[in-house]
Amino acid sequence: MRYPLNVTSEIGELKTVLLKRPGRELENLTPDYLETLLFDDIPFLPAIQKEHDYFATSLRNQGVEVVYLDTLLAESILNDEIRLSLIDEFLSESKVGESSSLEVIREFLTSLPKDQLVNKMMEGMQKNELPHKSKRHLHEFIENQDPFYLFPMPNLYFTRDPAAVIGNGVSLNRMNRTARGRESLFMKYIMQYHPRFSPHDIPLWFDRGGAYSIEGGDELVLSSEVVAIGISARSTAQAIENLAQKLFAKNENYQKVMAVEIPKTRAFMHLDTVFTMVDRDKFTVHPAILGPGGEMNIFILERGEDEDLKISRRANIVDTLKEVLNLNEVTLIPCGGGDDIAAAREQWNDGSNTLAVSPGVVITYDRNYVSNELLRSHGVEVIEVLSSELARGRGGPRCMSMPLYREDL
Ligand SMILES: NC(=O)NCCC[C@H](N)C(=O)O
Repeated sequence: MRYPLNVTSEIGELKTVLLKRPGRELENLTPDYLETLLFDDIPFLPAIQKEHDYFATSLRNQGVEVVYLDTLLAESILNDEIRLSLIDEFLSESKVGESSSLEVIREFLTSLPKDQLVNKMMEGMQKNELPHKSKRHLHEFIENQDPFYLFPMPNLYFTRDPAAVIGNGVSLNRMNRTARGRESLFMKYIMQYHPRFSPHDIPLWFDRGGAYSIEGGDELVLSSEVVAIGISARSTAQAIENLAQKLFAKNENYQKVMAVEIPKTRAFMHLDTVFTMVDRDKFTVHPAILGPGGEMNIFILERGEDEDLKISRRANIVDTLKEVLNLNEVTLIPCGGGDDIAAAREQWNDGSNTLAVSPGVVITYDRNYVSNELLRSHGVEVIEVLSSELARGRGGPRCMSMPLYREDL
């Protein structure tokens, strides 16, 4: 059986990718919960599904195998023991505290066939879904209380963030925001129990149980030797150091982790919202992350003496990329062509967030016409996908995809 994971670059020919089709979890978004649930507007479900299907078809047209999160999770529930342990971990992480409601919800979830169980966990559970007679707590009778027992998981279609394949292993991420905390639990069960993965001894470069957060939008596999990781609003310096230590200890190919500090703002939540790799020597960048002379805070982590890491500082992204990737030239392609307004507008709608399907061939949102034309003028082949509703969740094609297998360069 072929080993199921291989990602040694951002641009090697994409063979298998994990997606999540937006579902009824988006119908549980209301204006009061948009900020908590990390959305800027409520997408129209049939339209966002149509756009997502278009994205999946564009990938298949490039010869990519598309697998879906909910299908893999349902296929991982192989017996009652796995079902019960998934339900218990999920409920505990959902913070369903009141004991009697907890028992009723647990029984209800346990009674569902596996595909419905998976959907219910993902779409959330409103309080009014439980039979009236099972209400035992005062707050359950009060109409204007929090309407959910189980909060919906509308960010699931951003499969990039809860886990990332690096080389032959996985970073199973501890999410920074409560709204996304449970997402990596699903990936844990898939890696542990799905027949596609469970027969293999898959190394974990990061485990979700720790105190420090890291998210896949910050994890960029630049080569078979170098990983770039954003120090961002979502990923902490401590988590990056932990990951580097495990990666260096267990995978002799990896030599360097390049930690790149970016501003901690909503628009730039992850490194991949402002910087992606499109070809061996070409990268998109949002100009606003560069200082006046192009400077940045970059740190190179390498194996040091004994268990320690050697950490050294760099200030220029182009020079650092040339150094770590052994390149003579590196081209940065500015989002929005460098025009202040176009750059801000297109970055907000994920103009720097490209998904490479092979070197120099990328999928982007159609709305970012300035950035797309600029990519083409640099010799990059651009495959545009629909983006009116998908963009409302603040993520682009890279955010919406978790590569499981890419050919080596
Ligand atoms: N890699 C990414 O930048 N993912 C986009 C995540 C968007 C989601 N609404 C979030 O705020 O986490």
